[in-house]
Amino acid sequence: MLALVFLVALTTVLVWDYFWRKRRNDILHYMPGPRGLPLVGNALMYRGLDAEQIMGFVSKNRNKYGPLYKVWVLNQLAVFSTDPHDIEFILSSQQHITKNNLYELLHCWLGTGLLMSTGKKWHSRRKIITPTFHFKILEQFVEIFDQQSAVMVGQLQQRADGKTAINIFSVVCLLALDIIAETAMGTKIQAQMSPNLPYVQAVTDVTNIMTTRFIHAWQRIDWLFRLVHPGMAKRQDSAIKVMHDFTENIIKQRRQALVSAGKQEKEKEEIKEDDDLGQKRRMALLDVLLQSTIDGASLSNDDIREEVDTFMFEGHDTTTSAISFCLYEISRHPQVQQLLVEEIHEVLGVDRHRPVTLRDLGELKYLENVIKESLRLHPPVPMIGRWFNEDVEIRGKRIPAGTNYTVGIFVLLRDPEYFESPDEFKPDRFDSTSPQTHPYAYIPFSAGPRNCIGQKFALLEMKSTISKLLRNFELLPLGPEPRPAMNIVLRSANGVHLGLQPRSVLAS
Ligand code: HEM
Repeated sequence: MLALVFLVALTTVLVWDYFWRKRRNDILHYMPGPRGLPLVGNALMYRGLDAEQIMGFVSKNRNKYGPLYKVWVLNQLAVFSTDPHDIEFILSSQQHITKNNLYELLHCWLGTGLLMSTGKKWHSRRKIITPTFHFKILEQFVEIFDQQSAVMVGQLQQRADGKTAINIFSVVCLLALDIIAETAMGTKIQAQMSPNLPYVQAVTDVTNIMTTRFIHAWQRIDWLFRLVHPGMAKRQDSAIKVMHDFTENIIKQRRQALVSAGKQEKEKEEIKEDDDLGQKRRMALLDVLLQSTIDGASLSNDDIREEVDTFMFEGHDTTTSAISFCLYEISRHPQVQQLLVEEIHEVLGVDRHRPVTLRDLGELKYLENVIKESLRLHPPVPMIGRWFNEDVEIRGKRIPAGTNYTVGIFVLLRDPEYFESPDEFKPDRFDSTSPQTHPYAYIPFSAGPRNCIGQKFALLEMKSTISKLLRNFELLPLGPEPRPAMNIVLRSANGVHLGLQPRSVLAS
């Protein structure tokens, strides 16, 4: 009897599963992809895969199935694309702006801030936040990049002995946190000087926990994660509370200051002296949000908090990865380093203490090519995704509603069809005289209306910190080679190592 009940239940589930997938499978009959099993789809392919293997795995699939293929992971349908023509169609559209389930994990920290929101909310927030990155505001941030990079140089002096291998990733992470806290919230958190402060510790804790949950797909199911790892879940919740309380406090203080000053309009244009340190007072992202209104109503503290938290996350993890891998490439390519030093010498002169300006950074053209090439080989965001809630036709190919559309940025950036000798580090391919590739083949910052709003900010921050290090140190090829791993952003399983040696004369 029991066996019969089981058989009936199993048959019912199998029939339900068949019909649940049928429409989507019928529409995608033309698309290659691995053969799936009932119920689990292709989930077994992912068995035992760790973060280090993901990139190799998706590259292998691309070679086997081509630039557009489908995969079922349990009951979720994913279509992977690495064809820049198709990607252009999706990313340039105003319609396909809803993110897929890759991002859900971040919800408890970031809410529905700019990265995660969709529809009307995303449109209105994007409109408000865009002016934050006006060059007038970025110009003020350059000073912060320079000052915080000087702190990093000071911290590294004693380790710059020409023989110690330094894991530069963790050093850069604290620098990036200091920079984003000061630019986004207008607050110095002193991460580099005091890495054990509760807020700094909380950001590090949550980023690490999210990373673990990202790798072990089942941990992304919240109730299961809480059931199996109650200790980790508790640590995550309390760290998120520390961050939320911290951000909320700052929002309250700055709102209060604006109200009591009673001169919001004046504040918008004015950059006045700071009372305590005698430094210039700058507009932070937070100030723009405090002064913004949607349909006549100002944003609530909660609304603002999710945006500030989004910037704190997007603005530090990505740049940490980008700067670290770029420094690594420079340390392994002495000729590139030599050309960089010559350019820095020419643009900034030999006085390594002279602060840099926005205009200086604009003139570091070769450095820009080096950064672009490093972002190509080591894209901090290796994949992005969209959710299709209706059927979509991409250049004659129909993709059904209920699909997670995934853009394989990492694979695309090493596609030999668009980049000659794709695994080689060749900054000259970005020289203005070199032939250009398809514009949607090079998308480390994504593209279209939902591209990275912080792209200019990130490039300036990178130029500023990398040039600062090169003005002070020679980068040496010391330590183990990195083992790239996809952990929400691109990291390295064993850190990113290099050696430093004081640069006595900044000359060729
Ligand atoms: C090298 C560093 C960076 C890289 C490679 C990068 C890359 C990206 C990519 C690929 C996206 C698109 C994500 C998607 O479609 O799901 C994105 C979005 C975003 N980035 Fe960045 N990012 C970087 C730095 C920054 C910085 C410094 C900030 C803030 C200061 C920032 C803020 C954002 C925000 C808020 C979004 C969401 C934009 C929207 O959906 O409207 N990013 N970034």
